[in-house]
Amino acid sequence: MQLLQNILEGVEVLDIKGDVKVPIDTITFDSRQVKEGTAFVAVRGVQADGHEYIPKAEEARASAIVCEALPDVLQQDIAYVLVGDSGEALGKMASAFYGHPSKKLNLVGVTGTNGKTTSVTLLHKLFRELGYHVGMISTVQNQINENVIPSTHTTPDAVKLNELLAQMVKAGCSYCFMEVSSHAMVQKRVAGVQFKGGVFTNISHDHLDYHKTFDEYIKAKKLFFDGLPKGAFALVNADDKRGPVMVQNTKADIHYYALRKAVEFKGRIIDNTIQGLHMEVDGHEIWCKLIGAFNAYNLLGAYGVAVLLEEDPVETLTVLSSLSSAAGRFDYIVSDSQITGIVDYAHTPDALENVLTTIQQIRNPTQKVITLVGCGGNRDAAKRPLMADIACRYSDKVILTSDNPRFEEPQAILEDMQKGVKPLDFKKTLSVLDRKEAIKTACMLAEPNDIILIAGKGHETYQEIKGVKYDFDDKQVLREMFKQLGK
Ligand SMILES: CC(=O)N[C@H]1[C@@H](OP(=O)(O)OP(=O)(O)OC[C@H]2O[C@@H](n3ccc(=O)[nH]c3=O)[C@H](O)[C@@H]2O)O[C@H](CO)[C@@H](O)[C@@H]1O[C@H](C)C(=O)N[C@@H](C)C(=O)N[C@H](CCC(=O)O)C(=O)O
Ligand SMILES: Nc1ncnc2c1ncn2[C@@H]1O[C@H](COP(=O)(O)OP(=O)(O)OP(=O)(O)O)[C@@H](O)[C@H]1O
Ligand SMILES: N[C@H](CCC[C@H](N)C(=O)O)C(=O)O
Ligand SMILES: [Mg+2]
Repeated sequence: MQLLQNILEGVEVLDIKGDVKVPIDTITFDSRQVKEGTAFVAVRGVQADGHEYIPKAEEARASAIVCEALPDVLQQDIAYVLVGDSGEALGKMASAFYGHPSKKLNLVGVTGTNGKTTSVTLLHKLFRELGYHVGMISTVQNQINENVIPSTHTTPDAVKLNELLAQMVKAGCSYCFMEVSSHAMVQKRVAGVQFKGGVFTNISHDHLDYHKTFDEYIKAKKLFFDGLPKGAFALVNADDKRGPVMVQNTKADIHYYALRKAVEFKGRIIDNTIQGLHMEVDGHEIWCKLIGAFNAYNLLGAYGVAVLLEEDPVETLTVLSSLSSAAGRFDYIVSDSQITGIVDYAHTPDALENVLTTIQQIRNPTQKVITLVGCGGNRDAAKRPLMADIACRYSDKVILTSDNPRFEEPQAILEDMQKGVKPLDFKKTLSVLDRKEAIKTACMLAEPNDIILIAGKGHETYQEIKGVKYDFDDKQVLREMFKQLGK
């Protein structure tokens, strides 16, 4: 329980009507969660405007209402707080309500189109091995040490986020590694959160359904670095051409990592095989279990973070060399007839190209590559033809299928993908709408020693169709099919 005036600390308040000393026991941005003692923050969203739900919050006897426009008629026993930006206010209020947990942790945020989950997972495992209590916030799952808390978003909303951070503080964590998505930046989910450091992995085509243009998408990611405080670190992939832009207005200390440039944290790939990566990092040779050049970046970024957090470089590299990747990231099984089935979360053109070029590098010339890929519904449609084209460019056979159609027609998504297939590639491309059937087809087409890539859903254990999440696990289905077909 807190007084309204205490949780408004740091919020730019334009006007207050009512009692600022009213006790508050919950904060929410959803009118359906309001009861007496709740502060309801009206946020303008994509589908709806929270301000339209103020009457509902009043009916449910909210104790305070925070908004960007006051209602015409005010209720006597409710405190109304007028602010310029409700999203920003929500973040700051949530931080104050939970006792500013981010200030009690060394919190490092990772942003970029690809590699966030892999990076925070590596960092979580690394700092656990180094003997610390550690939290993690990621697309796959949130964690407090080994305790798993299911995740619904890459970056949770401000209330959930601060609640999680407070639980980490309570559990004695001294570090937390979290993903910061571009949606989170635009929606101010991390407003009021204090970071010790930030990492930029890379930026490429994604989420243009939401951000509309690539420039806006870049700006959303850059906002994270603009907000880092003095004394924090910003660790940037210098091989990505947008790296310098990200940090041009940051107050944080800038550091770079790269495989292709001579910078502070410098790595080089010596060998890249199905057994893992052989690399040189800052003059030390290491063998890592992770596969693919893109993972050399993730490893190097994690190494840079640890060194910036004053860990011993050699000890850090020793632990990193023993770590495996996050679930559903280049996750593979080998069947009885030596068919390699790889499940990977590549759901952007860049990620798909990276995974497929890695497969090209590590396969032997007799192995055929069969790629199965779909694209999500109600998400960036411009990715669809590009991903189909990339699949064709690097594979001997391509099966186009469904991902999470959400509220779109699966057939229409498939047709968008088919538009990217060049006439010369028609004969190597099949379309099988049902994902399970598609996986079965891939297994039927595979001969001993071939490689099957199942892209797009990685760790996901469901398929989302018209608002319902049906059980579906690529790796499990693949295993089942190998068995059923005697492969
Ligand atoms: C597009 C998007 O990001 N939407 C997020 C957003 O919802 P919204 O803007 O659509 O909200 P809305 O439905 O318009 O409602 C506006 C406001 O009215 C309120 N409301 C609404 C109805 C009602 O009866 N009463 C009420 O008070 C809502 O609580 C909300 O505050 O704010 C919600 C609360 O924080 C999020 O749950 C929701 O995530 C949706 C489910 C989602 O799918 N988001 C994805 C795209 C996402 O965030 N992805 C990123 C990156 C993924 C990655 O690449 O890794 C992520 O961080 O997960
Ligand atoms: N550093 C990287 N550069 C490019 N591609 C990568 C990188 N790391 C991973 N990938 C590819 O991108 C996919 C997603 O990786 P990961 O889950 O780590 O990224 P993410 O940024 O967390 O994605 P999301 O935004 O969906 O949460 C992987 O399955 C792999 O195909
Ligand atoms: N977390 C990301 C990736 C989704 C991956 C893919 N399986 C899809 O459903 O589009 C998003 O919400 O855009
Ligand atoms: Mg992620």
